[in-house]
Amino acid sequence: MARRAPSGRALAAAPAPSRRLARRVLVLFTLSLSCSYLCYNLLCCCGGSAAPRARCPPVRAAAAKKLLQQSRPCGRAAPAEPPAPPAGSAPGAARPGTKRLPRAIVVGVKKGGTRAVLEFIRVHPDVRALGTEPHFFDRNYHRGLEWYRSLMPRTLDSQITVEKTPSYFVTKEAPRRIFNMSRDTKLIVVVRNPVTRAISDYTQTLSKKPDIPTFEGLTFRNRSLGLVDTSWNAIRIGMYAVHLESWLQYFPLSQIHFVSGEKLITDPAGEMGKVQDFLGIKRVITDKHFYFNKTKGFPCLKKSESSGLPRCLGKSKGRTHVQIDPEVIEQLRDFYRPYNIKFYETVGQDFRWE
Ligand SMILES: Nc1ncnc2c1ncn2[C@@H]1O[C@H](COP(=O)(O)OS(=O)(=O)O)[C@@H](OP(=O)(O)O)[C@H]1O
Repeated sequence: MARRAPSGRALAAAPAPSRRLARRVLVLFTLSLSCSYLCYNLLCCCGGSAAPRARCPPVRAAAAKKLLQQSRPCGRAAPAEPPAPPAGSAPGAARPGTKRLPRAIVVGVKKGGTRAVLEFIRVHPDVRALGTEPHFFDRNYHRGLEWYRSLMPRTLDSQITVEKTPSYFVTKEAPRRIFNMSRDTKLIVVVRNPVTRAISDYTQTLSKKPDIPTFEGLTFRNRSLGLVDTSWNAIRIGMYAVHLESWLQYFPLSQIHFVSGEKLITDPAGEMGKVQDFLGIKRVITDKHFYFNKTKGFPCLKKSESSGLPRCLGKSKGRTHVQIDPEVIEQLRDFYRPYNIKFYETVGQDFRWE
């Protein structure tokens, strides 16, 4: 008797062998379709969905090899965080480690040499650093700790997460907020002669806004009286002793490490040795990691963390400063002297800025 298909149509009363043959043909057809689709995806580097995509531009052999190594779909930007698992991670685990809140933060100071410290310390295998400045404890606090944690690189149990945001040092609420996250957070402050720092800061602003008043014009409330405008950020940031007071209300001095911005340039390995001691990690970063780049005029890394290639910091680090009247510089030295002395006394270190 003829069976009824769910649709209600009567199945043809075909003999059993021809039904089997029809099924085989159907299976073979489906298989060949799948194979063709697979081959198409392999041959065109634009993998992914079956939706039509733009064809890849022709690439030369070397470039093609690199593309294959990266195995990244064409036309897409590189992911912000390289997905390659670090050595020693479980095979097949695409993203090993856990996103953790930082155990150490480079909290300042702006134009002190904070980028250099971050780029140098992240070469250490026990350190993983967030490359961008999250500004969590000043501008983004309302986003919450989970947001902050989500920005962090993944770390293994043995690794320390580090971030840097130089504006924290002069943010009134930052010490309390960091303390509330973890009272054990290690703090790193890169300090530099406040007069040079102010000029560096001004040079940076001028590069973005060429129409701002002169350095002299912004520095003084009354130049002939030598009245310095402490409300101008470029001046205020360099009053280190004042800002440090806020941090010492929450953290003992032993939990704050001060890097000399000057020595960081003349002896990067020496300064980084002290940073590694402070973080409680082996002194892995040594003289061997640096070379002096004559064109840049600064020490550079022989092998960067990201590419393993020699790397100097970018153009915004090590700019030629604007020329400032020597008399103004002298007035500023006088202005900062008492703050500097207080700062040396508090931290127990003479930075020799006079
Ligand atoms: N190795 C190396 N290469 C280049 N630059 C170096 C280096 N070490 C320290 N510096 C000094 O770092 C100064 C910039 O400081 P920051 O990185 O803290 O600046 S920022 O606040 O993040 O904008 C920058 O200041 P300027 O020279 O005024 O541009 C440098 O003097």
